[in-house]
Amino acid sequence: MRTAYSVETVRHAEAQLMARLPEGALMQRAAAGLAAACAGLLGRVYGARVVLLVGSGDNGGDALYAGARLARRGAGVVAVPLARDRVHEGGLAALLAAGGRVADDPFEVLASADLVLDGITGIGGRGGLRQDAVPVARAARGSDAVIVAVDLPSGVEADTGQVRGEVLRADATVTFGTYKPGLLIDPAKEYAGTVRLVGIGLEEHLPSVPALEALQHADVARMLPVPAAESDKYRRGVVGVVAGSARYPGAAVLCVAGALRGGAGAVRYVGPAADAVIARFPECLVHAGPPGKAGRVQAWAVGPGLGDDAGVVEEVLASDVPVLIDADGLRLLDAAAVRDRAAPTLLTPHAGEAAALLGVGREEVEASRLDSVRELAARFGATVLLKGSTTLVAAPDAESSPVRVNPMGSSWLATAGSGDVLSGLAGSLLAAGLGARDAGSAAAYLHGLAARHAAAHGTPITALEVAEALPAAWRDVSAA
Ligand SMILES: NC(=O)C1=CN([C@@H]2O[C@H](COP(=O)(O)OP(=O)(O)OC[C@H]3O[C@@H](n4cnc5c(N)ncnc54)[C@H](O)[C@@H]3O)[C@@H](O)[C@H]2O)[C@@H](O)CC1
Ligand SMILES: Nc1ncnc2c1ncn2[C@@H]1O[C@H](COP(=O)(O)OP(=O)(O)O)[C@@H](O)[C@H]1O
Ligand SMILES: [K+]
Repeated sequence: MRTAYSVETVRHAEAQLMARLPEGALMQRAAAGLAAACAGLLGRVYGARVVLLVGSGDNGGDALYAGARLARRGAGVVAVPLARDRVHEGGLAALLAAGGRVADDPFEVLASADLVLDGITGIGGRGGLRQDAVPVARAARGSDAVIVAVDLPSGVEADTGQVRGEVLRADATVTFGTYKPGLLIDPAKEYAGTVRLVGIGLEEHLPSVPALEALQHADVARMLPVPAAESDKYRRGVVGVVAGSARYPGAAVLCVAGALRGGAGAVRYVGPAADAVIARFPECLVHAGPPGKAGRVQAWAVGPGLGDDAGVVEEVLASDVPVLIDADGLRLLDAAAVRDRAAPTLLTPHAGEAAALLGVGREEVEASRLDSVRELAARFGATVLLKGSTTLVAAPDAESSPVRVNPMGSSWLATAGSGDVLSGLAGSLLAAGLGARDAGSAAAYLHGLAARHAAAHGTPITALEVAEALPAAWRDVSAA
């Protein structure tokens, strides 16, 4: 599990750690890790041309001390202080003592740099880059240099992943002590490049519940259901799929395709697209009547391609088993019925659907994914999986359940019907006994990994191919 902590928590942990260390020791640890990472990127340090963009805080201090280390190894290091009267003094003295210098003309040195260290702002930055930093940042980006962000790309919001103005896009980010949410969530994540975490001893001072967590193979492997020796299809769980309509029969087929690969012992399809489902998947049980008459299930997935049948959504919500609501189901649901449920509910909106549920514009959700998913989970008293370039899963008990961010995506997933596969898959995991947060985040992970398999040759993929690649994803994860 990778974890991210808020700025407030990081500062608190830093204060505790600093109280036990000699003055400046923490910054030296950060600078040492940063210099080592830069050396790795440069290959050959001796003779390399390194430019430091130095803001007025400790982020600039890190850059200066790292620059001093590179200068001692023979790099030509030049500092560009953004506010001449407010530069980390110790850092500047160290750089000058190591043979570095301050630039006369920032644009001239940037034009021929091999590597630029962005130490303009870290966790102390607010809003996008200030106007005076913008021309220098643009010149850096316009050069051929590798850009390495110190702790965070300057200009992003560390706690939320929002971008409120100009940001200096990095090729790599070296972050200290812990990931920050902004390094894992779009749009900020897009500016970070490859992220490397450098330990500075902060770990033991961080609380057990982070702000954000990202699953890895082994975490997902622990969640995946494996049938016991005496298991049967009912004990493994039956998932009911309520999807598709005369107009959208394909959504039913895709949702069932995901559900069949999600670990439930049986998939029961309920709705008007039974013929299309059976033609493709003879192993699926089908029922044309209402969900309540379809037979027992351990979880429902309702909504993809449903059209306007609000009655079935109401009926499923009235059941006492876990329910996943997607697509049309999100439009048709009664919010009070969701809030009143005793069994878990998992909502899986994309940004447009989330915006409609919140009564805001789609852009607002895309710009502030973390706040949006938290707000939805709180409002509906449900677990919410917000889909898109960064998929987030938030549970209603925010204090004890950090938001999960899915690290395993592929932009090839932006193809019609792939969301239907995801909801079937997550519904199947719910039926197999996973909690809503685990079912949603494990499903997003497998779905993203399956998409990477399907798109391995760099070609466009279809939603059905994503479903067909789920066993390969499951295998990868289980092998971990
Ligand atoms: N506190 C610690 O113990 C450690 C801190 N470290 C470094 O210190 C950083 C935090 O340092 P600070 O708290 O001094 O804050 P920063 O250096 O991140 O930024 C604050 C400074 O940037 C200016 N600023 C704010 N918003 C700006 C904007 N939009 N455009 C341009 N300038 C802006 C402010 O006037 C302020 O002087 C971390 O990100 C990390 O790099 C590391 O050395 C590890 C140890
Ligand atoms: N740019 C992107 N990068 C990664 N994944 C994406 C991107 N855009 C969409 N996705 C994923 O693709 C799926 C699309 O689902 P959805 O929007 O419901 O489409 P549909 O309704 O056509 O099935 C979701 O799993 C979503 O997270
Ligand atoms: K920075």
